[in-house]
Amino acid sequence: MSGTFPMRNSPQVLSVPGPNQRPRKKVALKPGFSPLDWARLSASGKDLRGVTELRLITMDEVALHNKRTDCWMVIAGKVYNVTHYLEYHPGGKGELMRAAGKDGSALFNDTHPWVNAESILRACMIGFCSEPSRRQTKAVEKSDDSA
Ligand code: HEM
Repeated sequence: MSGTFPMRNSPQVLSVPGPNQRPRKKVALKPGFSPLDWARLSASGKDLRGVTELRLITMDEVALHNKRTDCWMVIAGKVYNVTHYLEYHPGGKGELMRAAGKDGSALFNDTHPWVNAESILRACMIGFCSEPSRRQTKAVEKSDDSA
C-alpha cells in the first residue's frame, strides 16, 4: 500500500486529471449493465461459474479460456470465470480481455488497486490457481538469494 492519499488514479481524485495523473478510462456501459445490475445478477442464483466445484487449476488450463464467449482469469491467486462479467466491467470488455486466459493481477493492481475483485466476482469464482504469479515467484527467489 503506498503512503499517498488519495491513491494515484483513485476515484477520490478530482475527475479532471492533473499533469501527473492518468486520465480516467471508464466506458459507458449498456443500459442494464451497471454495477448494481451485476450485483443483482450475482445474487440471483444464476449459474455464472459453469463448473460444479472449486478446485486447483493450472495456468495451462486457464489459458484455454481466452475468448469473449469463454473467459477465465486469475486475480490474486483465485480463478474466475469472467465471461458473464465482461459486459459489466466499468473499464470495458476490451480492457478486461487483455488479461483473458492469464493472471490479470498485475494489470488489475496497476489500474485499480481499490477495487474489491473478490467481492465483485464471488459468484463466478471457479477455483484456485495452482501456480504462484510471476510477481510472487520473483519475491520468493529474492528472499532465497538473501538467505
Ligand atoms: C476481473 C477483475 C476485474 C474487476 C472485478 C474489475 C472491476 C473494475 C471496476 C469496479 C472498475 C471501476 C473503478 C472505479 O470506478 O473506480 C474498473 C475500471 C477499470 N478497469 Fe477493471 N476490473 C477487473 C480487471 C481489470 C483488468 C485485468 C484490467 C486490465 C487492464 C482492467 C482495466 C480497467 C480500466 C482501464 C478501468 C477504468 C479505470 C478508470 O476509471 O480510468 N480491469 N474495473
